[in-house]
Amino acid sequence: MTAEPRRPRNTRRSASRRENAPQPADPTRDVAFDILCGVVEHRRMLENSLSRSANEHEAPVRDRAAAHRLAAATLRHMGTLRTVLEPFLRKEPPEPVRVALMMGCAQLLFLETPPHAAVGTTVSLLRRRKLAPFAGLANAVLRKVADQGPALLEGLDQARLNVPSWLWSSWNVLGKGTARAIAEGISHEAPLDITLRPGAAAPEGGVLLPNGSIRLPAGTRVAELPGYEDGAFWVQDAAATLPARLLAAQPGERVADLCAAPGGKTAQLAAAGADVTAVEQNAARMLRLKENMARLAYPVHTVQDDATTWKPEALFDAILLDAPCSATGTARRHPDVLWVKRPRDVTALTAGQDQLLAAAKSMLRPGGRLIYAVCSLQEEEGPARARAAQEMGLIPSPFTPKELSFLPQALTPEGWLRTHPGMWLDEGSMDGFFAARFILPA
Ligand SMILES: C[S@@+](CC[C@H](N)C(=O)[O-])C[C@H]1O[C@@H](n2cnc3c(N)ncnc32)[C@H](O)[C@@H]1O
Repeated sequence: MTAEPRRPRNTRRSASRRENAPQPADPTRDVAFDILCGVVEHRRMLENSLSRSANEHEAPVRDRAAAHRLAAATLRHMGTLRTVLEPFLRKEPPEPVRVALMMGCAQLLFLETPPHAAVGTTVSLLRRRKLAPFAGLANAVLRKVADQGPALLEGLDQARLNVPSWLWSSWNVLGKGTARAIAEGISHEAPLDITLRPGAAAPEGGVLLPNGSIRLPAGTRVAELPGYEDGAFWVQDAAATLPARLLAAQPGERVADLCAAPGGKTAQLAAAGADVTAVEQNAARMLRLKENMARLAYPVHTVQDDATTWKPEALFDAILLDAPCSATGTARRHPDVLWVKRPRDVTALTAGQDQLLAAAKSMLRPGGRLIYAVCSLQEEEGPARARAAQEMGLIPSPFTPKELSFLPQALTPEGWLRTHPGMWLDEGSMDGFFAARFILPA
């Protein structure tokens, strides 16, 4: 019996059938992919593209949160992921393909996603996004990554790889070894810190920090905590509580909170019994501040206006100016900051900070006090602005060791506050803040 010759398989046709086959919906990875491409290709902050992408993919709330977590994990390890993938790529792939590979790789190496799921969903994602010609490459590369696993990370200086060079150099200006400590602090998902309303009880599982904040594990859903709806607390990183605390607002004092939304510091000032005016330019953010104050039942005056031009009817006893900045101090919550901001963005922001400082000075009564604060780690936005404030005629009023007895390492020789994510490493770190206090001469 002569064997029938085997019909050659039309491999090209079967591949194209596979490529055209409907791919399973996966809103989590679709949204994560979109927002990561926004960061990598267009330097767009995650939050700025999350809603649009989530609506496009009809992603339920749970998928939005999962997408944000996946994208954030990829960004937190981006330098490592690029380095790990390098030897497996003979040619530079288009950037969106690299993004999909990094997402897949992050799931394999850092998120404990089962290999078949990490590989399969990446291949499927590429097919859904008209990148099917790269599906084979993704399959091969990610399988190799899955096979070799954590061994691929051995010997890598991950801290250094995951921070752009310009930021690394600028953070070392804060002190020898500080850049490495900061990189360590931002390498994990941030816990959830809350500030309790005076007299309110801490939610179960919360840990009391030396500054009085309550710390809950990363991933805690704040709106589901008992007491949230009743205004028992508000969300605020431990470091973010310090500027308002150091203003030491007194009951009945007229205090302005300039650049106030979403209102964490406004709430602190109101809790101290001050007569607070919160000034915020952005309408959507002002709405959030008003909702927060309503939930907390703090009666504050709100002004939606540009603080550089707004004129109050009467001068203030004290002012908190939490100026818009590069926000590099918030990289553990917003790792996109690392890859979106550029040195020139920092330079551009300083002009606005000086305008706000001059405006704040004009709103202060003689003898009144001002705190200038930024959630930036950059010299230009912190110490350099404090020096600019002095040149404007504001008199420094240094913070004292007693005021910062619970965090002595944050007191600089000049009497400024400097926190960074390399502090409280064993407790889960903290955001980076700079603050300086001044008095307007009488
Ligand atoms: C760092 S955030 C403030 C955070 C806030 N202090 C808190 O603790 O919740 C800076 C805020 O300043 C606002 N902003 C920026 N420029 C402003 C201006 N010229 N006048 C008033 N608000 C401004 C931004 O919309 C943003 O909400």
